[in-house]
Amino acid sequence: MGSPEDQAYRLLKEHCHGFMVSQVLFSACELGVFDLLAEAPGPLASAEVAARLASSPRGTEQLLDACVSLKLLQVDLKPTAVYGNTELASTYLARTGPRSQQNMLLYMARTTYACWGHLAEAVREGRNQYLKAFGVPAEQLFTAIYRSEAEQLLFMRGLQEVWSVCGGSVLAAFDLSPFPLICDLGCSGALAKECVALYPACRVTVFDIPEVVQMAEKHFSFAGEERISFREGDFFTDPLPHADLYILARVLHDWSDEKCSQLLARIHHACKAGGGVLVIESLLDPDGRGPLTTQLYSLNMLVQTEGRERTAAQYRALLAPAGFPRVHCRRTGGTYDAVLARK
Ligand SMILES: C[S@@+](CC[C@H](N)C(=O)[O-])C[C@H]1O[C@@H](n2cnc3c(N)ncnc32)[C@H](O)[C@@H]1O
Repeated sequence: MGSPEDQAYRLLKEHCHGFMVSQVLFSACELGVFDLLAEAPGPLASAEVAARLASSPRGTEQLLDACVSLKLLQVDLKPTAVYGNTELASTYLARTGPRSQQNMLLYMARTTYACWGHLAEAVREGRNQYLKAFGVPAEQLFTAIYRSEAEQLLFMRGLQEVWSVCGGSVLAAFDLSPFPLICDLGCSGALAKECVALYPACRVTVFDIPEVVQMAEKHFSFAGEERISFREGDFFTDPLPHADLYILARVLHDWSDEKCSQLLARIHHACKAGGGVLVIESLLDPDGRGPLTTQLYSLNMLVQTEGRERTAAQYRALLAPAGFPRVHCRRTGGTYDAVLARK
């Protein structure tokens, strides 16, 4: 039986080691461990994994064993140790997994992690850390993320992957069938696909800056999706498409209250009578004391954007003055929640 001090010390160590756990996961993804094991005809010995990944036998064995303890891999010890993916890895970590999150993890490993290395400075200065992490001024929110075509594609794919897990629940949180014409603002099409699948009568216009729209049209398949169309533009300055419903998924959390108000006023101007806005975000508890995941996301907004995660009341305080007074919030029980506001 440990003393209360022992418990506190164990908790402290667990918190300290959090970044090591993330790095085991990120590195195994970067090296292609989960892809190799998914494509191999059976479990592999660590020497075989090392040979195929051109990595050191020593480092590979240590990484694989840590992955076993983290339940990312399973090991069969007899007659000699051979490793295979767990169900978690087959589903979420291998690139061929039905709900693969690999691009999101690689984006976090390369961009998010670099910014979090400067969290203390972000807290001190109250602004994102793109300048220190990537040499990009803090005001240019997406320049660091879109620093090369490969990184932009990684980010876009990573964002899309989340909707393969959470898209259904956020879009079903409210009945959206009264909104035949939907505009998804700031997005590259994944949520639109979920939307047309769920609401057979709706059409969706996907609106984003030109480089995102062009990349989406080049790399993502919309074959047979005649109800989805694309429009290029800057949602702060260009005319917005007319629609019955505007989806803002993980968009408001990027921006200051002032910019959110500007954007919502522009949406109100373009929105058809009786229309509305569906805000999809991870909601903080009313007192801001949780959930921890959302608090961490909010810090992530500090190191990466000019925004923050908000409570339902804070979204209401942005939506009502912009002309959307009837605000309803639904928690989905998952990572992302839904707020529907009617004009
Ligand atoms: C955090 S991402 C969210 C993407 C998507 N809605 C989702 O949840 O997966 C923010 C999106 O807003 C787009 N964006 C940023 N500034 C924009 C602007 N001024 N006009 C249009 N889109 C913009 C970005 O390119 C990006 O696709």
